[in-house]
Parts: sequence; structure tokens; C-alpha cells
Amino acid sequence: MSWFQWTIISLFVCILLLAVTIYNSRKSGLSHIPGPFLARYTDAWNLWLAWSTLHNGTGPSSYRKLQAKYGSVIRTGPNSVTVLDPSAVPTIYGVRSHLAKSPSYIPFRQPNVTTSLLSIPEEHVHAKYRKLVSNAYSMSSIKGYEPYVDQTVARFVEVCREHAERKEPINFSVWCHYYCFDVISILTFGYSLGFLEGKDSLGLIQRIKYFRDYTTLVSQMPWLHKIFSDNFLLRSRKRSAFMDLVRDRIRGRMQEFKEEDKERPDFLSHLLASHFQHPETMTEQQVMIFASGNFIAGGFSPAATLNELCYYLVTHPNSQDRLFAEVQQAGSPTTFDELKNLPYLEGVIREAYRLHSSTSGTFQRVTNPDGLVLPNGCSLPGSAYVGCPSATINRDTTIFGPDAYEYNPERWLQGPNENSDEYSERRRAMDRAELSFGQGSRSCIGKSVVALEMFKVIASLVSHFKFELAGYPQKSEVKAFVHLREDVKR
Ligand code: HEM
Repeated sequence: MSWFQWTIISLFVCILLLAVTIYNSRKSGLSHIPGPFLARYTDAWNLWLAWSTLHNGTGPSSYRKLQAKYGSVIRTGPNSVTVLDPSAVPTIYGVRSHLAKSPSYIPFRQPNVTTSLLSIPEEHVHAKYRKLVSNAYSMSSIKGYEPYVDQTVARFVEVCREHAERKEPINFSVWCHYYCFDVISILTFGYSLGFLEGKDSLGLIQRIKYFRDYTTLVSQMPWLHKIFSDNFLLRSRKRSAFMDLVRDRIRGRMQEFKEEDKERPDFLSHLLASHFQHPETMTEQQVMIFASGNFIAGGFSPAATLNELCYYLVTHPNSQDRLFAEVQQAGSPTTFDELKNLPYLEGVIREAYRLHSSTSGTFQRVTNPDGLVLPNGCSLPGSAYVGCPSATINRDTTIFGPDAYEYNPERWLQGPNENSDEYSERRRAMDRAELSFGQGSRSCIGKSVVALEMFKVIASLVSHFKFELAGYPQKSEVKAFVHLREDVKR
């Protein structure tokens, strides 16, 4: 072909692409929503925002700049709307909204899998699967998990004691990950994978961090998942050592499973009980999806949150002291039921949930065919993608106060000039808006598990030790000297 013919073909392709882009932008019926010019035509704009948030943590500040320019309802993609108004949280995520999840969840799926709890789009299909596993996350099951968590906390305390004796700073960022991954391995499979022995022999933490970065980016353009992961060529790759371990563990436990084991407190025993009751829905493959999903979801987010919580404690010695005093005054309680009632401890943990950055997604949903009217009166057509960026909502000053960007556990307590009605009203507003665990029927099913592991470990660490910052404080690399509390008192 001559260069002239090539030029004509290239021009034709460019015009066609332009026409499709303009058509898609108009078809969505979102022209009345203000937003950046490029975002009207391409999701690449959102991809750029996700990339800069991942690398510089700029999500909330970027959204605030957009809000100042365009208001609280912003068009951030050809078919996407981002809402920065906390009063829209119940409208979008409330149990009565019944909005399906958008394709942005597709990259969270393993190739060929459509039934992982987090990414099932339709509400009714999700409800069916969630019911099958909800027993494993119920409060009575949580009680059964407590001895496993105690055992893991004791080992973490031992690690801190060794550091104190050697006068060597502890790298919390590493050991918090080891603690949380040991908790989730023992809760899921009934045995620890030995993280608190100081190693991650399967390289799981690094792999899961990679997976977090991958999903953060690819969920902005979910069709990329077909190119990078879920395609014929890549599907035939050898299964990972972790998936082999999960499969072997499940097969071994299936063979030895007996009715009387039903009460044995780990996730796998609950999943297997469900498998034997509903073999047609809870297949062996499904058990594997839930067990591995539980490990991935239940390891990384708590670890990142605990890491950040340690950062706040290490950089706020007064907060450490106040926590120590509260635990001491309460007679150094050890059970979860007792610890849950310590208000300052709860405040410290709620601040870490609110400010942590492990899940800073937009939790996108799809509007129903008859559309959606937002609290500010803005009307969205059917099939539009809509969501609230959790990290930005969690720092909203109208809900969380003028210091919403700061660590302040007192915000969760009754203020000195506040009566109990005012306090309840303020707490309710924070609870309704906070998006750390999502909201409504798709909210985090493992929330009570996280509470169990956080309350226990923080109460134990502050009762035994005082932590002093070593070096320059960074959230991703928290290093601290450990002093035994008896030494501190002397
Ligand atoms: C601090 C720790 C954690 C945070 C911040 C967190 C956050 C979240 C969020 C934001 C969602 C999804 C909300 C949405 O898509 O709208 C979610 C879902 C989920 N989380 Fe967590 N999570 C944490 C710990 C855990 C743990 C420990 C487990 C397991 C033991 C777990 C298991 C799950 C599962 C299975 C789902 C999917 C639930 C469903 O769609 O029904 N998470 N989590």
C-alpha cells in the first residue's frame, strides 16, 4: 500500500474513534453534570487520578480541588459520576437502594471466577452467596476465634519484648503485616503460616500489595483486565503456590470432615459445613474462592490499618499514655467483650479505620433503569456509574469536624460541652457517613473480625510497652524503640 492509502486509512480510523468517543459521551445522558473536560470523553482521566493517589496519596486533596470548582456532584468519566456529599451515602449504598456493583469490581476476580463475594454485581445473586457464608462471620463464631487471636497477640508481644531487650527499634510496618497475616491464616485454615517467626515464605504480602495496586488502576478501565489477566493465554498459567496450598488444605479437611467438627472454630470448618449442606451451590471450587478471598481481604486491609494506627500512637505519645491509663483503670481487661467497652480505645481504633488508606476506592454502583435522584436534587439517568470516594468522605469537615484531616480519637467520645442527645446525634451522623467498611448490604462482612484483632492487639501492646519514634516518621515505614512499661515507670 502507498503512504497515501495508509494516511487515508489512519484518518478514517481516527475519525471513527472520535465519533464513537463523542457518541459514548452523549449517550450516557450526563451532559448536565459538571466536571473536567477530558473526563467527559475518557476514563483515562480517572486512571490518572487513581495513579496519583496510589503514588502520592493525593486522592482527598484532588477531590477537594474538584469540589471547589464543580460542586459535590462531578462527572469523572464518560459514564461515571463521583459524589462528595456525605448525605448521599445512604441514597447510594443504603439497604433499600438495591444498586448493582459497577464493572469496576471485575479486576478483583480471579480468571474464570464470577462468584467472589466482593465482585458479584447483582444484589440478589450476592445475597444468595452471602447467606451461605454469613455464619462464619457471626458474633457467636467470633467468640470461637478469640483463643486463636490471643495466641497470635502473645507471639507479637514476645517479638516486641525481644526488640526491647535488644534495644533495637521495631519496624511496625513489617510486623503489623506479619501479625495480621498470621491472624487471618490461623482463622481461615486453623494454623499459622509462620509470619510472626519473621518470614513470609510464599511472598504473599508482596503479591497482595501488587494485587492492590493492580486493582486500583485497572478498575478505572475494567476492560484492561481481559488484556492483563483474564484471557486465554494467561489463564493457562501454572496456579500459584498459595492457591495450591489452599486447595490442598481444603481437600485434606474435606476428607477428615465430620459432623461433630462443625463447631470447630475456623472459617474453613464453617465453609465445609455449608458445602456439605448445599453441595450444588457451595461447590469445592466455591469453598476455594471464599477461603482464598477471605485470606486476601482479611490480611492486607487490617495490616495497613494497624500499621497506620501504630504510626498515630508512636507520633502521639499523649494518646499512648491516655490509652495505657484507660486500660489500667479498667483492671487490664483481656476479653473482647470487656475491651469493646473502653471508649478511648474504641476512639483510637475508629480513627485508624477512618484515616487509613488501604481501601480508598469509590465503591461504584450502577443506577437502576429509572435513574437516581441525589439529596441535592441532581438527577442521574439509568445505567450511570455512581460512587463516593471513601477517603474523601471520611475527611468531610461538616460531619467529622474542622479537624477531620487530623488524628483525634476524642471525636468519638462525648465532648465536655455536649449533652448526651447532642453526642448521640453527632455519632449517628459519623456512623451514617463513614465509608471505611462500605455501607449497606455490600459492606465488609469481616468487620467484627477486624475489631477482634485490633482491640486485642492494641490493648496488649500499650499495656506492656511504650513506643518511642525512631527516625523520621513515615506511615509506610514506622520504626519505634520499645520500652517495657516497668522500665518507663522507673
Ligand atoms: C481494616 C480492615 C478492613 C477494611 C478497611 C475492609 C474494608 C472493606 C470494604 C470497603 C469492603 C467493600 C465495600 C464495597 O465494595 O462497597 C469490604 C468487603 C469485604 N471484606 Fe473487608 N475490610 C477489612 C477487613 C476484612 C477482613 C478481616 C475480612 C475477612 C475476615 C474481610 C472480608 C471482606 C469480604 C469477604 C468482603 C466482601 C463482602 C461482600 O461483598 O458481601 N474484610 N471490606
